[in-house]
Amino acid sequence: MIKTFQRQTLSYIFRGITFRPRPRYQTSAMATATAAALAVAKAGTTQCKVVLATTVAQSLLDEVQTTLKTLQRKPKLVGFLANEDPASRTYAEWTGKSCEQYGLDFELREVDKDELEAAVILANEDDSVDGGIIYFPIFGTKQDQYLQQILDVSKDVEGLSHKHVFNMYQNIRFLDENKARKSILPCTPLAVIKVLEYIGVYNKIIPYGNRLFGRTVMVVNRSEVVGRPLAALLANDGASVYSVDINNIQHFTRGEGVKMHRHHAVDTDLKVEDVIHKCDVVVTGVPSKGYKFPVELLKDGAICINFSSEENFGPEVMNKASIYVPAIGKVTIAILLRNLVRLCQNRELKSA
Ligand SMILES: NC(=O)C1=CN([C@@H]2O[C@H](COP(=O)(O)OP(=O)(O)OC[C@H]3O[C@@H](n4cnc5c(N)ncnc54)[C@H](O)[C@@H]3O)[C@@H](O)[C@H]2O)C=CC1
Ligand SMILES: Nc1nc(=O)c2c([nH]1)NC[C@@H]1CN(c3ccc(C(=O)N[C@@H](CCC(=O)O)C(=O)O)cc3)C=[N+]21
Repeated sequence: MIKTFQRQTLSYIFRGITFRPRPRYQTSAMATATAAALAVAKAGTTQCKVVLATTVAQSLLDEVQTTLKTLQRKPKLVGFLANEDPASRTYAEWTGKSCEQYGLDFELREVDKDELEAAVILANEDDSVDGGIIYFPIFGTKQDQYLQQILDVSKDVEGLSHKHVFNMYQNIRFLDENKARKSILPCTPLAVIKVLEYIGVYNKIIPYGNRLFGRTVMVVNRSEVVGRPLAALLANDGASVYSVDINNIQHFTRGEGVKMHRHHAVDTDLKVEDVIHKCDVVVTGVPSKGYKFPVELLKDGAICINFSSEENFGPEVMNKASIYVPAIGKVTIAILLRNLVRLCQNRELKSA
């Protein structure tokens, strides 16, 4: 049954899997934003420090290289591109470049939306594939959540399958009782955390697991893939988190004195202007060109991080912020590669 199915699907799944050149209209808004921020910093008219994703990514990529040397074979990642989203293509292109640079195999499989499920099943059964990533959105409906669960948990580099998501929300860090195989965390939320560690928002004096105790963070985005997991992870580490979406603000904490084992979230009637003065860090991920965060409300010396493909902070952010991180994509990709080698480690531990 499977064999017939494979023969039928193979022919139309594996067609021209090469990168198309990036259309002109996509020329990188974020690259322009970053260049502008760097120019302002260089002009010396601001005390704001601009931190670049490449700088943060470096130590993660070094770690990937070290782990790679201990693996039995070269890992292979497969990307499934079934949408017309320019940000997805950019992400796939950057992933391909990074894999090449660091000696990992990357194959982009471009398929139609209705072929995606079959393509993912094929990769699940293929021992030469170590990890997979499906670029979202596909249908932009609940069907996307279904597709997310098709990818085998042992190949899920983004940590979006139910077991990983469950462990993340429950604050469980390993897949097994022996605590040998690490659970996979979603790439962009973890990238934001690595940025926060790098710039010293995580307080190393405090024990691991509580290092954000005393910090207040605003996250403007509550999607299931980035904003909500990010708010939960930050609260699990002890922060007080205001999670903002188009409808309301939720407050994520581990209770007074971080006494609870994991976060809990409550709906509030608060508005951004009610809480922004308390926020040490503001993380934005609004996917629209027209949106700009109200910089004038920021606490003086706040830390501002943008993960959206759009520029959510105007250049005036440099007059208020102590640290500005205009984009984090490169860190996301470093985490993706780190997750891939983790999956390979987990596989080797399981078969040992
Ligand atoms: N740099 C990276 O590593 C990554 C970047 N992205 C980018 O992040 C952005 C968001 O992606 P997703 O979370 O997948 O999008 P999404 O469309 O699923 O979610 C957007 C979120 O923003 C909120 N939102 C929209 N307008 C708002 C407003 N005016 N005020 C407050 N909240 C508002 C929505 O309520 C929702 O929670 C996109 O630009 C995407 O390309 C996504 C994943 C990784
Ligand atoms: N399953 C899934 N996971 C994702 O994480 C996901 C997705 N689907 N669909 C699309 C969005 C978009 N996204 C980006 C990640 C990095 C860059 C990136 O590397 N940006 C460069 C800039 C690129 C440029 O200069 O244009 C940077 O931030 O430095 C861009 C976009 C991930 N997404």
